[in-house]
Amino acid sequence: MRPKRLFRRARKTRVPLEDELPKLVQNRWIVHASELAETKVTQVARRLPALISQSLRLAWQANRRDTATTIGLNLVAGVFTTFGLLATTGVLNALFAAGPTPDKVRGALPALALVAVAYTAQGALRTGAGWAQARLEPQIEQVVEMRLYELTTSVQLAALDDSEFLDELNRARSRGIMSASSVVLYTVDVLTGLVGLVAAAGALGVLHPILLPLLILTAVPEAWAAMRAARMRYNVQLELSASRRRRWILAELMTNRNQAAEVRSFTVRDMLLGQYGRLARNERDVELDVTRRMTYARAAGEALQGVATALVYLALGVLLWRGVMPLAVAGTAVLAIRTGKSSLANLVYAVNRTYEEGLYFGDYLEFCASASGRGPARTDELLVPPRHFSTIVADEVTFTYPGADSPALNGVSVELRQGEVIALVGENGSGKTTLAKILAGLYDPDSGEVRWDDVSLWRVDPDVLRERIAVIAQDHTHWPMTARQNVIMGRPDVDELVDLAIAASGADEVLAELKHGYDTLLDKRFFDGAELSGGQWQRLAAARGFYRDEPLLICDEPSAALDARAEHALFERIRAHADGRTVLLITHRLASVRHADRVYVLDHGKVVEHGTHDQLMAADGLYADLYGLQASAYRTA
Ligand SMILES: Nc1ncnc2c1ncn2[C@@H]1O[C@H](COP(=O)(O)OP(=O)(O)OP(=O)(O)O)[C@@H](O)[C@H]1O
Repeated sequence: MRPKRLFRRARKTRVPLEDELPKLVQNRWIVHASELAETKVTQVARRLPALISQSLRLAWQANRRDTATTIGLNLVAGVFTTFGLLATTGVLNALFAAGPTPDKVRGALPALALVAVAYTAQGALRTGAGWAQARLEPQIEQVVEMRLYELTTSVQLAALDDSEFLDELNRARSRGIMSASSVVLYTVDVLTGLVGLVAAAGALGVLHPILLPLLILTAVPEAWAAMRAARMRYNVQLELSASRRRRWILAELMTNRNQAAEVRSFTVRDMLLGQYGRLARNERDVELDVTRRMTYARAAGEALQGVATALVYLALGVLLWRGVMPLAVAGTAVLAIRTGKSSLANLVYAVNRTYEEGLYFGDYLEFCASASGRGPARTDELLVPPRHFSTIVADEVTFTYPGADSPALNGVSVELRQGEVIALVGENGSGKTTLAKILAGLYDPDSGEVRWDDVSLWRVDPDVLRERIAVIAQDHTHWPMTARQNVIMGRPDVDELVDLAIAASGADEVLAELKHGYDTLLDKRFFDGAELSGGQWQRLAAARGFYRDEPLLICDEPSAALDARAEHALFERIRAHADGRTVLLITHRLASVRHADRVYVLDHGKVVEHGTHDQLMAADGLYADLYGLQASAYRTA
C-alpha cells in the first residue's frame, strides 16, 4: 500500500521541454527535494526533536548568550501573552457590568493598565528575542564555514581523490552551509510558535476548558491551508528545477569569459539564445498556470476557514445563550483563539522549513563526521625529518587511488641521494607523479614505506616534512596574488633572493613587461590585474620552487609550456640547483634527462629499468625505445 502523504500532492506541473532534452544528473538538491515532496507527518514529527537539539547545539556553539537570550525572552513573552489575555477578561468584565458607561470605563482602567503592561512587555521581549535571533545568523555562518574549510584543508590528499567524499563535500558546500543558519532560525521560530500556542491554549484553559477544542477547530483549516499552499509552491519549484539548471548551464556559456571566444568562432550564439528563450518561455507558462491553481487553493482554504470560524462563533453563541460562559469570557476567548491560530500557522510553516533545511544541514553534519575521520594519520610521537638527509628511499611502495581498479604504483623501490638529479621517466599514466607525491609525503602508501635516512614518513610530522620540500608542479596554481607573492608564497620576503629565483626561472623577462613589475596582481578580477600566458605562469612556478630553497626539489614536467630557449635555461638551472640539494625530475623531454645522475623508468606502476642514460641506452629497453623515438623526430626534421 502506498504511504499516505502529508497532504495530497499538487497536480504535477507539466514541463513539456523536459521530455525532449537530454536527462540531467540528479544532484542532491533534487534528491532531497523529492524526498520532501513525499514526506509524511509522522516522519517530520520523528525527526524534529533530533533536529531541534542539533541546531540548538550549533547555536550554543556560535554564541551562548544570544542563544539563551532568544529562547529565554521568547518563553517569558509567552507568559505575558497569557497574562495579557487573562487581563483582557477583567477589562471586558468591567465594561459588560451594569451601570453608567463612564463608571464602567473607570472600573475597567486597572485591568486595562495590566493589559497595556502585558502587551508592551510582550512586544519588547519579542523584539529583544528577534534581535538575538538575527544576531545568531552571521555567527552561525562563520562557525560552520570555518569548520568546513578547516576540514577541507586538513584532510588527507587521498580523500579528495575519492568521488564519494567529493560528493559529500559538494553537498555540504553548496546547500549544507547555507542551511545551517536557516535551520537554527526556523528552530527558534518553531519554539516561538509553540510558546504562542501554549500561551493561547493556557489562557483558554483557564477561562473555560471547552474553549480548547474550539481553538483546534479554527486553527486546523488555517494550518491545512498554510501547509497546502507551501507544498504547492514547493512542488512547482521542484518541477521547474531541471529547466532552471539547464538555463543556468546556458547562461554560464553565454556569459563566461573562457567560452566567449568559442561562442563567437563557432557562431553558436543563435542556438544558445534560442534554447534559453524556449526554456524561459516554458517556465513562464508553468509559473502562470501554477499561480492560477494556487489562487484557487487559497480561495478554498479561505472558504474552509470561514466555515470553521462561523462554527466557532456559533458554538460560542450557544454557550452564551445557555449561560455556560459569561460574555466577557467569550470576548477574551475570541482574542485568544485568534492569537493561537496565528501561532499555529507560524508553527506549521516553521516546522516545514526546519525539516526541509534539516535535510541539507544533515549533509553538512555528515561531511564533517566523514572529514574528521580522514585527517592526517598522526601517531602519538611525531618525529622531525632530517634537515640534511643523505638518502631518501621508497621501499616496495604500493598505492591505489580511492575507487581505482588497479594500483597506480605496484612494489616500487627507488633511492635518491643527496646532491643527485634523479629523473623519473615513463609513458603517460605510468605513475611518475604519484611516486613523487608519495616521496613528498602527500599520499601515504598502502604498503611499503618511504624513509628519509632512517626516519619513516609514517612517523614524521607532515607539516614539517612539507616545509623541507620545494615543488615545481605540473598542474601549478595560478595564485590570485601579486607576482612577488606568487614567488615567496608565505616565506619571508628577501629582495635579493626573490631577484635570484625570478632570474633563474626566466620569469624576469615576464615581469619586466608588467605595469607594476613584481607587484602586479596576476588576476584579471583585480583592478589593474594582468593575465599571463601558460609558459609565463610556468616560469613563475619555477621561480617559486627555486625560492623555496629546500633540500629536496621536485620538478614535475617543469618545462611543458616553455619555449625552447626557456626550457634549455631551466634545465641548466635545475642541474646547478642540485649542488648540495636533491632534485627529482619528471619530464618527457628525454634530451634533458641525459644529464641526470640516474634515471628510473616506470611502466604501469612498476620500475622496469634503472641506471644512467648511457647504461639505459646500452640496455636497449623501454628508455632507449622512447629516446630513439624523440631523437628520430628531430633527425627527420
Ligand atoms: N587523482 C587520481 N584519482 C584516481 N586515479 C588517478 C589519479 N591521479 C592519477 N591517477 C591514475 O594513476 C595512474 C598514474 O597516474 P600519474 O599521474 O602518476 O601518471 P604519470 O606517469 O605522472 O602520467 P603523465 O605522464 O601523464 O603525467 C594513472 O592510471 C592515472 O589514471
